[in-house]
Amino acid sequence: MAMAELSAPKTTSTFLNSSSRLRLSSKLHLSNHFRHLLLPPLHTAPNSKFSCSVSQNSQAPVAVQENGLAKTKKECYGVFCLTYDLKAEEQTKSWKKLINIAVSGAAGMISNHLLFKLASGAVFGPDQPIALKLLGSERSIQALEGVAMELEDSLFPLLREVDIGTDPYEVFQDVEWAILIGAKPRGPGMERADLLDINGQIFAEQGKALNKVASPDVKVLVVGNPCNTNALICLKNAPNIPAKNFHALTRLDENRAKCQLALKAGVFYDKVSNMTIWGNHSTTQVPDFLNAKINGLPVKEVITDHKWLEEGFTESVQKRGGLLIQKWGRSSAASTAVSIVDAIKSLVTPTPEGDWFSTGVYTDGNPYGIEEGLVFSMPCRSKGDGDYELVKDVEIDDYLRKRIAKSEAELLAEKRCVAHLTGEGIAYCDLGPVDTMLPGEV
Ligand SMILES: NC(=O)C1=CN([C@@H]2O[C@H](COP(=O)(O)OP(=O)(O)OC[C@H]3O[C@@H](n4cnc5c(N)ncnc54)[C@H](OP(=O)(O)O)[C@@H]3O)[C@@H](O)[C@H]2O)C=CC1
Ligand SMILES: O=C([O-])CC(=O)C(=O)O
Repeated sequence: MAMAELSAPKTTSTFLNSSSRLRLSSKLHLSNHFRHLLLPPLHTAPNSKFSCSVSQNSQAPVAVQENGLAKTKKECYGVFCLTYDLKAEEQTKSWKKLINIAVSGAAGMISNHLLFKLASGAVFGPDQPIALKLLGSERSIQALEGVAMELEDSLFPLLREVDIGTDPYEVFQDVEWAILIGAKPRGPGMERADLLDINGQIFAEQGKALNKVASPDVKVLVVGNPCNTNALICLKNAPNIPAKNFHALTRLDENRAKCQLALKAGVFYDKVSNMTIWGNHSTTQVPDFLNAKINGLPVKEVITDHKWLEEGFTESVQKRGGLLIQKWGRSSAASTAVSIVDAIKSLVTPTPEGDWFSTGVYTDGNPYGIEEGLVFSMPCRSKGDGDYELVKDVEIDDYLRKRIAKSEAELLAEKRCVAHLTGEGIAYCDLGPVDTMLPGEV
């Protein structure tokens, strides 16, 4: 991990409130609700007051000089007093090109864990500088400034820019990754169909914005629930972006399943591999113990209590989120952030030989007979280039087939319910009383 020792220039400014510490970006269209933090360079020019040490193959962007001194802004404070020339940085050969990452719901609980992992280099690596583009709302704009201040105070060498804003058409400009977390939680007495509609509108708008302003190869990870159908809405509203680039987060379910199997088998959880979550991130999800392995052996050979696998294990994974809410009084945030890290790392690092990971992906062309046009969790592998391939030869027995069909039926019902948001006609909501729930709703 790159380390930095920062000695911030003294400021004569008396404006020490949070707004004065936020710098406006000159390269972006500005609005009252779009603010830009430009973080200090990793190495600075000899005359600057910063001294940093970073990984060997990293080279610093060039601090803008004026009369041999690093240029400062009168109204700035602390580390934000230095200006540097991003164009010069782009020309630097040995420094990886900055990547732009958007996070929505950035003032929420999951983000509060995630952003600091992203900024630390734990996700994209210790030689990958990043810019964070944080999307909030009128509700959260103050809180978002607080988040940005904490990011400043963390002195992450790899974190080069922080933008905050409320307009997805501004915040998503040129982003290469979009992690969509912000969504309305289901309140008491609220129908699931209402939730699908309210959140669906958020994801329809964000899909349109990504389509218009994001990098054409942006990778999108939808976390906000109901995440599979929200991801479907998002991709249907972004026809210029390959549908394959959209994911719904089911990695938390995979991690939960691995943990339960490890506990039962009395092994450490790194011994569990090939764990597929099939279907919806809901209580119909199917944690696949048929194809999972412990120490390279089929789970059913290691855990001979097959009744537990079919009932206890399956239900414990499906309802883990609910149990956690009972204990914690709020839904999983830290472990969700960790699972987002895992999900992204699985796309940017090669999958270990013989293994796979689970992610909710668009079903077109799948070999398992799952209805096309859904976002469905399936086993995938990656070469580490941000893309993935489905694993195509996973065995499905009658037990799995029946349960997978139930999750598929649920997703089809959700899809009918949001047809008005996917451009597929008039919505028809037939989510019945046995309609399944988010993991956290049980
Ligand atoms: N897929 C998965 O595995 C998991 C998914 N989740 C889901 O992630 C989402 C975020 O969880 P978490 O960070 O804990 O939630 P928080 O309540 O802490 O934050 C959610 C954010 O959503 C935004 N939001 C958007 N629209 C609304 C609205 N209409 N009303 C209220 N808030 C809104 C708010 O930000 P702002 O005001 O800035 O828009 C808020 O900060 C939830 O949908 C949750 O169900 C949670 C755990 C696991
Ligand atoms: O239901 C929720 O909001 C939380 C959730 O998705 C989970 O814990 O898996």
